Amino acid sequence: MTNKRPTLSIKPAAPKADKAAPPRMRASFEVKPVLQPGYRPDLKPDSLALCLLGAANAVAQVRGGAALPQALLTAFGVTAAAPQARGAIQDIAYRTMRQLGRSETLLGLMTSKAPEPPMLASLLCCALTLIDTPDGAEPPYEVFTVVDQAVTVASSHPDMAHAKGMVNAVLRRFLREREELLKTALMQPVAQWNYPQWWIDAAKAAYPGNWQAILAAGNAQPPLTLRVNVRKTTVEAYIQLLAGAGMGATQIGPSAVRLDKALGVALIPGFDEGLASVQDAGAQLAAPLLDVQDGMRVLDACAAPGGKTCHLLELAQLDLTALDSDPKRLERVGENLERLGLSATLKAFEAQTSVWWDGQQFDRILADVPCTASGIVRRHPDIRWLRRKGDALQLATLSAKILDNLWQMLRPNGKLLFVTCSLWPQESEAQAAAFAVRHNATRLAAPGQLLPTGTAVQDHDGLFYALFQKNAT
Ligand SMILES: C[S@@+](CC[C@H](N)C(=O)[O-])C[C@H]1O[C@@H](n2cnc3c(N)ncnc32)[C@H](O)[C@@H]1O
Repeated sequence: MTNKRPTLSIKPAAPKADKAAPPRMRASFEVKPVLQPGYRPDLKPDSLALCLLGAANAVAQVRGGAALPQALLTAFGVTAAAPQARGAIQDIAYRTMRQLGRSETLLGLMTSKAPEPPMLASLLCCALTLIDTPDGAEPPYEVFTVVDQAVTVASSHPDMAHAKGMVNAVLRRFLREREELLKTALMQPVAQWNYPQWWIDAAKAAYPGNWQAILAAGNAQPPLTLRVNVRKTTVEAYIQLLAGAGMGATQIGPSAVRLDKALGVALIPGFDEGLASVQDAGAQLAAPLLDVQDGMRVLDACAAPGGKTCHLLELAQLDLTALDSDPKRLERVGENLERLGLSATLKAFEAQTSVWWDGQQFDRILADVPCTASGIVRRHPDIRWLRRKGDALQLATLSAKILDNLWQMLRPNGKLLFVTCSLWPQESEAQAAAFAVRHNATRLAAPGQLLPTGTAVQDHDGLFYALFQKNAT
């Protein structure tokens, strides 16, 4: 982070061209400004301009390959944003992710070449998202304020000051020619659906009858769903507690309660005391499927951040090992266990290896394997822009190794639950079918592929469940 004015890097003149070489078209030296994405302009701390800058910084990082939550942390640092501004930055960045196909297509129609540097394109996409609300929805900010504040951002930043006129012209052109521009843009599937073309093609191939509903569900705002800790309270009593705090809620699963309005965890009644945890209603199906009983030896093989680990321990007194390859993420399992007053043995190892195993078999194994996370895009709208077409196959190869390794650790008649939060069959049903054949495993009743949905009574992410039993002989 720096407040310094821009610096210039001067490349030395190229050696004299010999007669045969084509003539150089540039001057004898090249002057290129050194980009300063971390530059902190002097913007008012409570201004929309500061929030647009933060969001643009985060969106540009995602376009460079960073995950949005990490990108936002960097953007908060770059802007020195106060908590309220952080909320607005996050909101603008998430909205922009959900509408990026549309905004980038519009930008392509209004510019002759990609705006440089990438943060300029991201600033324009963030501003377009705020003034181009689909289906006649009320814009979150007054549109001309957005234009004015986007121009303020560009003028105040050394990487974008050259383009302040362009920012103004593009945004005003959109407001003038909105109908025509949208008509042309929305002919492109990427603009219509806000997913990369390969993702749209993959959804069509896997779900020819309902791919549109699946893509639309991934663009919806996710609800805040809680898992009530049945060790400490009941769903009815907890809903009453919420009502007493003026919060409306609906039961949408055996222990799942959806809040009418999302809020920060600090404001969730009884959260610190462990009465409830944040967990999608679909993810809450995992622990009950494993049918755990007191005293069982259980392995949660890809455990972090520990949502399913904690749910298992809420259902029975278990000797549970929580394994994850990422020690940092494993720390979050520890934090969640502590808040809920539960305990487990935590091990940071890869589940496709056995070095961490003491040779004693488990009664139950949960294998919530790494996957493309294509079923949870409504919560993580950046995922669609980060994944590549070949990722599903690559991750399926790793998870096959994990499943094969874990099978030897399961006792005869024991159960292994294979879970993914993917929509792609090669990671889910095809994987489960091949696994059953390889190991002559019995498949027990389980939901299979759950598609993402958001109705009054059913509201969950896209997940896949296959339950296997090991034959005794
Ligand atoms: C889908 S998440 C698990 C979510 C978790 N079960 C829950 O409900 O909170 C997958 C986890 O697998 C971990 N992981 C990735 N590769 C792994 C490997 N080779 N061995 C073990 N864990 C791995 C990731 O760090 C990640 O935490």
